[in-house]
Amino acid sequence: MLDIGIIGASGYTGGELMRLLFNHPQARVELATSRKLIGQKVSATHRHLKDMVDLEFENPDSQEIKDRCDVVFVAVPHGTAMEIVPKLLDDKVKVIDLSADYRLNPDVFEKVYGIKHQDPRHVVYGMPELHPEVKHEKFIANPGCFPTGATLAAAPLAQVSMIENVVFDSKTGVSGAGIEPSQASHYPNMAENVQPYKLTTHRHLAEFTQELQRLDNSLTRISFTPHIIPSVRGILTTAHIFTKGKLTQYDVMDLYAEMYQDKPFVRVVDGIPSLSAVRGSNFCDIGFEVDTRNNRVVVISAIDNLVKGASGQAIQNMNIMCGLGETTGLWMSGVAP
Ligand SMILES: NC(=O)C1=CN([C@@H]2O[C@H](COP(=O)(O)OP(=O)(O)OC[C@H]3O[C@@H](n4cnc5c(N)ncnc54)[C@H](OP(=O)(O)O)[C@@H]3O)[C@@H](O)[C@H]2O)C=CC1
Ligand SMILES: CC(=O)N[C@@H](CCC(=O)OP(=O)(O)O)C(=O)O
Repeated sequence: MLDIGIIGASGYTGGELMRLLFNHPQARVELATSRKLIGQKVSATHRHLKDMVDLEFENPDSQEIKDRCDVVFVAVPHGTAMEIVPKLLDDKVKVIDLSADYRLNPDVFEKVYGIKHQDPRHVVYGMPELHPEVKHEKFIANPGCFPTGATLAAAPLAQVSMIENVVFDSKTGVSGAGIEPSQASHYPNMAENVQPYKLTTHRHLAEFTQELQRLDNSLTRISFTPHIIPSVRGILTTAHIFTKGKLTQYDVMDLYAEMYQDKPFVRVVDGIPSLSAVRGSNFCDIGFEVDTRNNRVVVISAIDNLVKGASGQAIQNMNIMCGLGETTGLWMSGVAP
């Protein structure tokens, strides 16, 4: 049985880690940290965990965390994980960081985030479908939520260098913004509305670019615009992929089926993916239609931002890093309808 520590357990991804780990047969949550809720019951904040997680929040020092845990998930805001992670790394403990701090080359990180990196190092990007080397690592950087759905949507066409230009248009649920309320999450602003934001400059563009250029280093035309929709969970991404030549529906199906044939959490679906079909699950559903007149493939991906976009993918990585079956504790459907 693996003893798990969660740093930042009072937040949304921390709560989701505990919900998912409750059903994991080979892991138990040993400690859940919070700075401001020390001594309070975890289930008073995460009410869905009542009678399932019998822990109180605590805030031990890093030596105690390492002594008590085999695996530590760091689920704190970007810019703060880099202060916590270096103190946790040693030969015994495996660390999975859910923040953006270690996903990019440190030089790129500093430019995109405008923060001086306190712990610059190269870390494997924890998207198991594209990075099988996760299995040899003791520390990995878990991907961002938008980059998960978007990268998986375009990877099969990038891998064969067929992309001339790709435009990602994503719709996200509000939980992507974390537990702290903001203008964007304020009910009158969010309900019955769609809020586009950071139209051309979202920080996740650097992550798609890094991952898609690993597959095709000539690909430079990558654009992204996110929108918040009045939904709690889920990201639906429409990728308009303009290709270098004509492709048929069969060509594209072959590429996607081949790339994802042994990837249990990517389902290539007939028709259009649905957020409801993945909500609560670790699946990324992908569907597409070829627009032959314009040499365009419209690819749709759907994920739950808190599961495949964060905590579920983090547990998938833990399973692989710890030599467990990749789907252990995660093999469950979405909650449709
Ligand atoms: N929400 C999402 O869909 C996704 C989030 N992520 C990333 O995962 C990380 C966690 O996200 P999420 O759970 O949504 O965030 P939340 O804001 O919901 O929770 C983060 C928690 O971290 C704790 N915290 C904040 N600052 C610090 C600090 N300086 N030191 C230690 N603990 C701190 C807070 O707990 P307390 O104040 O109680 O100590 C807070 O509850 C972020 O980096 C986020 O960008 C990644 C993919 C998807
Ligand atoms: C709705 C919303 O605000 N979403 C967040 C993305 C959340 C996320 O998961 O990104 P990181 O892990 O890189 O922080 C945003 O647009 O910044």
